[in-house]
Amino acid sequence: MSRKKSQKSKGNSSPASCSIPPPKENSKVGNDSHTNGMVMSGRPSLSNSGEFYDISFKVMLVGDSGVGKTCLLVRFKDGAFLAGSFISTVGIDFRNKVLNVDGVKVKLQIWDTAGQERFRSVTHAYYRDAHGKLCDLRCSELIIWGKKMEAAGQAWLTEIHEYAQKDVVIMLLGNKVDSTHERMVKLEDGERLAKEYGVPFMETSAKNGLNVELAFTAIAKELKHRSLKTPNEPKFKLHDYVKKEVKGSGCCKS
Ligand SMILES: Nc1nc2c(ncn2[C@@H]2O[C@H](COP(=O)(O)OP(=O)(O)OP(=O)(O)O)[C@@H](O)[C@H]2O)c(=O)[nH]1
Repeated sequence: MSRKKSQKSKGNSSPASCSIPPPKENSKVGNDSHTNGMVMSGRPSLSNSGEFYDISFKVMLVGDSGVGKTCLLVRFKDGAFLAGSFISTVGIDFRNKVLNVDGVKVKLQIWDTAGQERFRSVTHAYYRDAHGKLCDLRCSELIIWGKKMEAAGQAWLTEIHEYAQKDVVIMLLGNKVDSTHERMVKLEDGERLAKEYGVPFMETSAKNGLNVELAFTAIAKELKHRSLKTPNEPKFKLHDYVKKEVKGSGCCKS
C-alpha cells in the first residue's frame, strides 16, 4: 500500500470522486444551533475520535504538488515526518485535531488538497460553496508554498483573493526550510509577497517541526477570537502573534 493510501485509511478519508460525499465527521458546532462557529447551546460536541470540542473550523491546505501539505498535516496531527518517496495526494482528504485555545476546545478539520492540476476540479468542488465562493466565515486557508518559487505562491494568493469570502483567514507558509537543496524561496521574498497581500507569513519544516504547531495554533486562535468575542477580551492580532512567536530557521527542533 502506498504511503498516502495507508495514511488516508487511518484518517477520515473521502473518496476522490466527482460526486462529492459530505465529510463523515460532524463539522457542526455545539449541536444544531450555531452562528459563525459560535457555540450557542453551551454543550460541547464529540468528535469521531472521541474528543469533546466546543467550536469547529475548517482549514484548507492548498499549494502546488510536492510542497509538503500532507507532511505538514501529519507533523501537526501525529508529530511525525513522512520521509521516503513522494506519492501525490489523490483528490482530497481531511483529519481533525482538537486544540485548547485559551480554555476553549477548538476542533480544526484540516483538509489536505491534491496539488496536482488534474485534481483541481475535485478539490474545488470541496472547498467552494454553491456560489463558487471559497469556504465561509468558519474557514481558513493555509497556503503552503514550498519549492515552486514566487510565482506559485502568488498564483494561490490571487486565486484565493478571487474566490474567497472576504473574511477568510489566510496564512502563507514557506515549507522545507530545513533543506537548502529543496528550499527555493528566500525569507525576504516570502515576507514581501505576504505583505503585498496583507497576510502573515512564516517559514516551516514538516521535517523538523519548525513553526508547524504555531501555524495551526495561530489560525485556530484567530478563528476562535473572531467567533467568540467576549466583551472585555483584548482584540487578538494575528500578525502580531505570529511575529512574536515565530522561530527563525536557525533554531530548529531536532
Ligand atoms: N526536507 C523536507 N522535505 C519535505 C518537507 N515536507 C515535505 N517534504 C518532502 O516533500 C515531498 C512531498 O511532500 P508531500 O507532503 O507529499 O507534498 P504535497 O504538497 O502533499 O503534494 P501533493 O499531494 O502532490 O499535493 C515528500 O517527499 C516529503 O518527504 C520538509 O519540511 N522538509
